[in-house]
Amino acid sequence: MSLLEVRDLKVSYTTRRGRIEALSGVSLALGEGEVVGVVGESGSGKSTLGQAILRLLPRYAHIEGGEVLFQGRNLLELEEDEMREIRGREIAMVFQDPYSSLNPVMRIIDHFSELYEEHGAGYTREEAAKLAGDILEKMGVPREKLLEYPHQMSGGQRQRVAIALGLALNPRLLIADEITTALDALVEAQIVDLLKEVRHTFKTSILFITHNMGLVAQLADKVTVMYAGKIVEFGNTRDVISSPLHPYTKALLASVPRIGGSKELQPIPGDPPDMRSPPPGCRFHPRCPLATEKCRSEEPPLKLKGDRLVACHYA
Ligand SMILES: Nc1ncnc2c1ncn2[C@@H]1O[C@H](COP(=O)(O)OP(=O)(O)OP(=O)(O)O)[C@@H](O)[C@H]1O
Repeated sequence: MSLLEVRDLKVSYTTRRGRIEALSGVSLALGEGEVVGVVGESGSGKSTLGQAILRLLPRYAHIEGGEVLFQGRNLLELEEDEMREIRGREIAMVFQDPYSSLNPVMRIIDHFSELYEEHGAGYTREEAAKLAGDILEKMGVPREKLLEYPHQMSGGQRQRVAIALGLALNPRLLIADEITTALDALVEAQIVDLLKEVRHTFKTSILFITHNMGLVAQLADKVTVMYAGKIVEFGNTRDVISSPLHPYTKALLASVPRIGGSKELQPIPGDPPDMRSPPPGCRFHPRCPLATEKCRSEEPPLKLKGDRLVACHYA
C-alpha cells in the first residue's frame, strides 16, 4: 500500500474574475520512504495539490471530487479535529516563505514548545528545549539559535528552522513547496543536501514541489510532471530525464541548464493557459511542436507506457 495516494483530485477556485479549475483530476502515489517530485511551470497546480492534501486551501477553493488516501484513510472525509492531529504529526508542510510557519514575534524555542503542546506531547520546558535543540542541530543550526527571533537569522537558516519545525514530531510525510525558490544558488544546494540527509536519517517520505527540474533530478526517486492542472507524465526520475515521453517534459528539460543535454537553453514558447478557460483537447497543444488536429479536439488520457504514465496521443 502507498503511504499517500491521490486519486482523481479536482479543485477549483471561485474568484471575482471567474471560476478557475486548478486541478482537473490529478492522481499520484508516493511509497513509504520515497521522494516524489512535482514539477511544472507557475500555475500548473502544484501548490494547490500540496495544500489540498493537507486541506489548507482557502475558503473559496472547492474540492470537487477525488480522494486523498493517507495510509488508506481518505483525508477529505476526516473531521477538522482529526485533520489537525494529522497536520504536523503525520504530515508536515514547509513553504517557500519560512514566515508561513514562523511567527516574527516569537522566539524559535516558543515555536517548538507551542507545537509540542498542541499535540499533547507533555514535555517540560527543559525537555522541549533539549529536543528542539537536538533537531535544530541536525538541521545544521546551532542550538543557541533557539533563543533568537526569526528575523535575527539568515534566509537559509530560517528555512532550516522551518524544516526542523516540520520534522519535530517525526511525521511520515513532508510536503516541501518551493522551499528553495527564494534562496540563492549556494544556499539552495545546501537545503537540497539537507533534504537528502533528512530522508536517510528520519526515513521521511517527501513530496517535493518545485518548478526546477534540476532539483528534482538531484533529489526525487520519481517525478510527476504537471501542466495546466493535469498530470502529463509520471515515472522514475532517471527514466523521465533521460528519455522524456511527453513534449512538455521535453520542453521543460530543454529549458533548464545541464540536464536535457542541450547546451543552449530553450525557453518554452508561449505561456501556460488561462485556467478560467483551458484549451480543449490536450491542454499543451497551443505550445506543442507536434500538435495535430486530434490534439486540438481530443483529450489524451494518462496511459501506461512500460512503467511510465504519459498523456500524449503521440508518446
Ligand atoms: N488562492 C488562489 N486564489 C485564486 N486562484 C488561485 C489561488 N491559488 C492558485 N490559484 C490559481 O490556480 C491555478 C494553479 O495555481 P497553483 O498556485 O496551484 O500553481 P503552481 O504550479 O503552484 O504555481 P506557482 O508556482 O506559481 O505557485 C492557477 O491558475 C492559479 O492562478
